[in-house]
Amino acid sequence: MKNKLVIGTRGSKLALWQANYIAHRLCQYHPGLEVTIKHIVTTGDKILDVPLAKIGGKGVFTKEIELAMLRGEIDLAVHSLKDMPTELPPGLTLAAITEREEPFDALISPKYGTLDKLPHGAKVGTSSLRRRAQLLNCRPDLTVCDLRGNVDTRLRKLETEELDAIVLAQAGLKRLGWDDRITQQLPPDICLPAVGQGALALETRSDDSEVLALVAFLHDEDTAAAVTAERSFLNELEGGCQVPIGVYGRVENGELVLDAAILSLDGAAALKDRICGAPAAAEDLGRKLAQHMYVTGGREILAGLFARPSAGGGNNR
Ligand SMILES: NCc1[nH]cc(CCC(=O)O)c1CC(=O)O
Repeated sequence: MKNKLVIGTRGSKLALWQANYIAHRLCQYHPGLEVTIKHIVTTGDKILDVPLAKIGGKGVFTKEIELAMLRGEIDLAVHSLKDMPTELPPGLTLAAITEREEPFDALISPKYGTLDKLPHGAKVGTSSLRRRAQLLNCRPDLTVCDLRGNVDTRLRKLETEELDAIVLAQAGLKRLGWDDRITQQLPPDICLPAVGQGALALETRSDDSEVLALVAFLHDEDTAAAVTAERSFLNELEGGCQVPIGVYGRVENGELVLDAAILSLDGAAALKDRICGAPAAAEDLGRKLAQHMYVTGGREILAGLFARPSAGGGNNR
């Protein structure tokens, strides 16, 4: 069995927290295992002033890490699952999906607190098309402003760019110790999360049976079933990257429940639906819900999005 393992990660504070967390869990579980962490700069880290939708979509936060793994420079990659494309490069596999942290988004508005208390036309920062559309769906009067950068940068911009509120994932805020800043958790009936939000994905070479065995204890079945359904849903709708889609799966009393929303960019059109079934059928359930929503109005909403490619300017998640 291996006694040394190299984890590759982006260098952002959140990515490092996540890699260190996994390193810590591994060392605790396998005494004697030596884990080192290697920082890798990704395209998404290099290009900070361009909206993600314009960099060219898939895998901007994962590609360089995956190449390092295929070259054998690292053994394991720790990613936020929501930043991973739904299809992996040949030769790589998801070795484990960790138990999900809070999957929802949070509003931070020191001045007003909650979404319904924001004044007419208030400025809310987010670069995610999904968050933008859902915010506008319940508050069409809001002014949604672009907000990129890592979690700390976005918190700073709340003040420096005189925003009335920003929206971030609860999971990231919690990991970095900023959850005391949250003034409202956005419930799923207001804002469905991104595919995989809150879960960590451990990626390795498909043929590396040693690493697969070492990380197996970190795998969480219920989270895996939930995110498998979510990823299958997104994948069926064309692996859609720059689309305002929210989706939330969870296992409740042994049953998988999957909620999804497809929205127009301005949030005026919002199609919501739900499917339930056996966790073992996760992939099938995601695909079925996507197919059903496609023929019950989703097709028209998606056609509207692709007809206006320049209307975007954010990332999907
Ligand atoms: N897109 C960046 C990103 N990737 C993962 C998280 C949060 C942590 C998670 O979802 O696990 C964030 C920050 C955010 O969206 O607020």
